[in-house]
Amino acid sequence: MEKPKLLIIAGSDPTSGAGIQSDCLTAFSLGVYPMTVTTSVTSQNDLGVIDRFDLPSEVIASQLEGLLSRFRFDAIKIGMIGSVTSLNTIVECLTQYKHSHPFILLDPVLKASNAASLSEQALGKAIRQNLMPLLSLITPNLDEYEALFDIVPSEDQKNRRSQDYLSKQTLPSFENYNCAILLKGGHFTDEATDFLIKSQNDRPLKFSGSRIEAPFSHGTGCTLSTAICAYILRGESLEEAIRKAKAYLLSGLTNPVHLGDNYGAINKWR
Ligand SMILES: Nc1ncnc2c1ncn2[C@@H]1O[C@H](COP(=O)(O)OP(=O)(O)OP(=O)(O)O)[C@@H](O)[C@H]1O
Ligand SMILES: Cc1ncc(CO)c(N)n1
Repeated sequence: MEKPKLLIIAGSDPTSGAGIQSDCLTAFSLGVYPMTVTTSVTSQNDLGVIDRFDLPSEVIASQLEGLLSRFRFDAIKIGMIGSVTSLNTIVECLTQYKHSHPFILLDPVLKASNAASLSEQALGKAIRQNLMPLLSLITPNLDEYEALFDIVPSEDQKNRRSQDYLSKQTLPSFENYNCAILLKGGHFTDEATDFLIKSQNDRPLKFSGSRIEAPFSHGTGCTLSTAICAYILRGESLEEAIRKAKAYLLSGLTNPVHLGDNYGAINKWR
């Protein structure tokens, strides 16, 4: 049996709602074989993040070198990185082993709803300077987008944060990057519409999504980004992969798995 392989570089979430465990479930349910490199071990439960233990550089490098020296990956998903040191280790290894143009996606974990403690302060700047040149797609949420690209919205835009948020003032300058940006709209106040920004000259492409009353939304970013990689591996174009990944996420949000009194996860069974 042949299956496409996805390399997942991310942190561990013991609840399996986000992080490596959730990424493996997503990949598996979409017919893709996951191989993983753990950057950080976190403790989390239904109340949020308790602790974060970034793995030493040599542990991350050893996992990466073990896989990259023996297997070829057409897509790589990077999630939680944790520290600038870990980021630089990842950049070094990927640069050393980069074969002809794999699709590399970064879902930055800087300002997630419960992720205040999931990254070092300086990580955003290091992503922009050191990792972005290797990426095909970056998928920030609204806060991460503003932090990563030094975007200062007007007071009006800040208050409304609605899907007509994007304007000349809120588009990044693309001088140094070749990668596309998917601005995720989960934190807009109206629709959950996402925008694909490819360059300053192309109009952002809109991926409309009605907001549903989701009782559990932990891990939406991880699920969407891994599903995009899976659909890319299955031969879809970037636009089609995003469309299908959003549909996959929405169906899992609508029918969640109940795991505790007030906690549940996005349904990955199909
Ligand atoms: N209530 C909702 N209804 C429909 N789609 C949603 C909802 N909330 C988030 N989404 C979608 O989920 C995806 C992830 O977006 P979001 O902005 O929540 O990412 P995030 O903040 O990185 O997620 P996480 O909570 O995992 O850190 C986007 O495609 C967004 O449109
Ligand atoms: C390990 C990990 N990665 C990502 C997120 C973001 O949801 C999380 N909570 N935990």
